[in-house]
Amino acid sequence: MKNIDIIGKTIAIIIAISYYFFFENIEAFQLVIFSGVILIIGIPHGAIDHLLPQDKDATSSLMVFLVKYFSIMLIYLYTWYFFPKLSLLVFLTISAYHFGQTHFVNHSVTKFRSLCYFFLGSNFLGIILLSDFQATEEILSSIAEVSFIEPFRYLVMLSLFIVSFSLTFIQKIENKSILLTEITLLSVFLYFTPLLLSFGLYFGFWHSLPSLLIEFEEVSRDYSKEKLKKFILHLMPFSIISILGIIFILFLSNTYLQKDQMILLFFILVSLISAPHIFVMNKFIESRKIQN
Ligand SMILES: CC1=C(/C=C/C(C)=C/C=C/C(C)=C/C=O)C(C)(C)CCC1
Repeated sequence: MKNIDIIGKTIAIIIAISYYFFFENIEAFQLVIFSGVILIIGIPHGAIDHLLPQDKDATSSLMVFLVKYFSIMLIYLYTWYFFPKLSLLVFLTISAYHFGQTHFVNHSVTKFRSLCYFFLGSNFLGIILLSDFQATEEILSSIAEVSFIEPFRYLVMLSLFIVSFSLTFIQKIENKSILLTEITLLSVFLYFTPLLLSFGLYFGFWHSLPSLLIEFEEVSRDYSKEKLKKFILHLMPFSIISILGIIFILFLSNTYLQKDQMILLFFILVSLISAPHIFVMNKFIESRKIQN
């Protein structure tokens, strides 16, 4: 399983290098990789939440699970409509926590756990969004004016890096130096990669693929071809529903919205499915650590 993780990260690095050598300034390349990774790995990693164990008193009924899941999505949709800036802030905050948590799925963080997850995720998300600031600004322009951040962006990136590095450094975890090296190299890698490509590669290969691997371990226990096939079949229904739903909404909006607004709408749709997923994964990842 560890091999798949390493193969995924190697593929991400090869894609980024080939971007610099062959496809720089070809926007279609970024868009193809971004959409491909999100459709093939990103969406499916959240499509098996209903099979992951929840806290002790959670009921096992799929119906109750779906009602809770959809209620969170509806409430969040409502807040996006009436309070877009607040919703964006909430999305960035919970995403940062969720992204950071994935880096510690196999480590027990004992000191300032939530802060450690939040700052590590903020470090990566911050670099992705702030290093290609113009692209971020254009996508966000219909809901928020963010140009005031521009003069501070290097200070913000550097501070987030120092805080997240220090919070990881003070933990008593195995292979800490490997993790710290990965944090440093990944930060540099994301800094030099343009927005959609860096988000797609980070989200696909440092977040979704590692999450899929622990989900597979949970659902299937050990590896066999049959189990992998069954796992992929389990991922299919909610992946297909989400992908078709997103494509349908984007298709309908295509005539009214410009490219950057379409990308923003895409992220808003992703945020709707991510909000309940982040809660489910938080319970799953933390309960998994207690058991191990
Ligand atoms: C990249 C990007 C954004 C942030 C996206 C985020 C934060 C995605 C999080 C996804 C999650 C948490 C998925 C679940 O697993 C903005 C600011 C919306 C617009 C500019 C480009």
